[in-house]
Amino acid sequence: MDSDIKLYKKYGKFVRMFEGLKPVLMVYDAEWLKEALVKNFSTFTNRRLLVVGGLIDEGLFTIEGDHWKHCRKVMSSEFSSGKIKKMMPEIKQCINRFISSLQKVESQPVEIRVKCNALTLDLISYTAFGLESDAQTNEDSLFTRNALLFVKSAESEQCLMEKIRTVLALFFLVVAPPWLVNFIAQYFNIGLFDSRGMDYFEQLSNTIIENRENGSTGNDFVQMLVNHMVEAPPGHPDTLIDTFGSPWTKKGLTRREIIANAILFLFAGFQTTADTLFFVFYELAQYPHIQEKLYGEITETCDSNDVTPEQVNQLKLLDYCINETMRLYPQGFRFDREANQDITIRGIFVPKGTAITISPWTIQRDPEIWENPEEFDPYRFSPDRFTEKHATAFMPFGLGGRKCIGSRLAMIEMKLAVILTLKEFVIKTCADTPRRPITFAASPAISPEKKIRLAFVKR
Ligand code: HEM
Repeated sequence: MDSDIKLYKKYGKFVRMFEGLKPVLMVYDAEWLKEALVKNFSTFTNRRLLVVGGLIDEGLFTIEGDHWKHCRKVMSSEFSSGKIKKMMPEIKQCINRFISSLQKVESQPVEIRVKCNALTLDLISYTAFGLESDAQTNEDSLFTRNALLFVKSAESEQCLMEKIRTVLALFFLVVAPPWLVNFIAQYFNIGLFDSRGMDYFEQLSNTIIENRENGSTGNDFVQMLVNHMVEAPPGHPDTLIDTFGSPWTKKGLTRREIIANAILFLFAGFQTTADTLFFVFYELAQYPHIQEKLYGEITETCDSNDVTPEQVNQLKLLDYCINETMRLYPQGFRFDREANQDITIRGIFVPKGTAITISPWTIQRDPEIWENPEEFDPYRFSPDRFTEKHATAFMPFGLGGRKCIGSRLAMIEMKLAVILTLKEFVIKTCADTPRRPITFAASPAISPEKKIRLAFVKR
């Protein structure tokens, strides 16, 4: 993250480089990025090839072109506000379990990242798989163990063999042509994730789909995708192109695609939401006057515990606090696109095959755009201060047609979690809570170097 800032300071807004054989253009100019990724979306539809390994490679994050367009269209309808509203009772149940678990350790130092992890696992288990999990009551449950195995491997806490595989995967990703990367990854079963975690979730999804085919129903994403399930023509792979290279017409998603995306939702929605939420709690503990203002807004608008979506939408300061947290700690701190043809944008030539790398971490802390960028100042999002320039440079969920499909779900989950928690507790720092600015561990996620403990004191 800091290396991105250093590059920007040293070379300016456009930095050309090679990563192995791959030409890369690092762009720190938000206006340029908007023109490229939003206006010229058809040139920048795909991400740079990513070999995650296993079925998850067939999920929305990795697939390309028309195949991606088709799947995104089918899935987008399932992430609408209306559909998410229907999940609110289950979401509240998970958050109530979170509150109960905090009540048990009331006023004592709590390692808040661990609690938020358990909460979002519970949430994903309900919203994606329709399963009542024991993630918050049993840190050693099968679901939790496999989910942690799965995401921790991406955070590099792996066994030696897996570390070697990861290094190999990264090496091939950087130096080899795409067809070779795919071949090697499949042949040697190389991936960035622990395959045991992946296998567990593949089996779990399969069982859930079978149950749903046999008549049980649920109010979760697997069910919604099962409602769109189609058969692939026999012998044909699960893309829009058949084995002879001709397109076949399909309306929905195949079983493999449903499973790949259910697993992807777990990976894409778990740590991102948990870590944003824990940083919200951390910042509110550091700024008690903002926390009290927010508490005032919440009690004025939401008088009972049965908070409605309409009430949530009225909470402006809550919106500002979450946005400000995502500005400072964007969980997608780097993302990319690949140009599928030569293009010139605002005088910058981008040859076909170039990977455009974007660093929200740097752009959202750029002092040319944000006043006192390191400060937690939620009011910078109020309409009198938040201008077009800021809107263009604020990209915590990405940019253009390929931005995060789960942003609405994540926002409602985080908002409800903050509302229900603040109604119950005052969040305080403890003697050993690291002060701002936090230092981060060398990791592909935004992981604080030191454990962050906070105290939740009953109101
Ligand atoms: C605070 C929480 C979250 C953050 C900060 C976040 C951030 C992001 C970012 C930065 C991207 C890349 C966007 C781009 O390339 O322009 C992304 C993509 C994606 N996210 Fe999220 N995300 C969050 C929660 C979720 C949740 C809850 C889900 C699903 C349940 C989800 C599913 C996805 C998927 C499937 C993609 C790939 C979309 C595509 O390629 O069409 N995310 N997310």
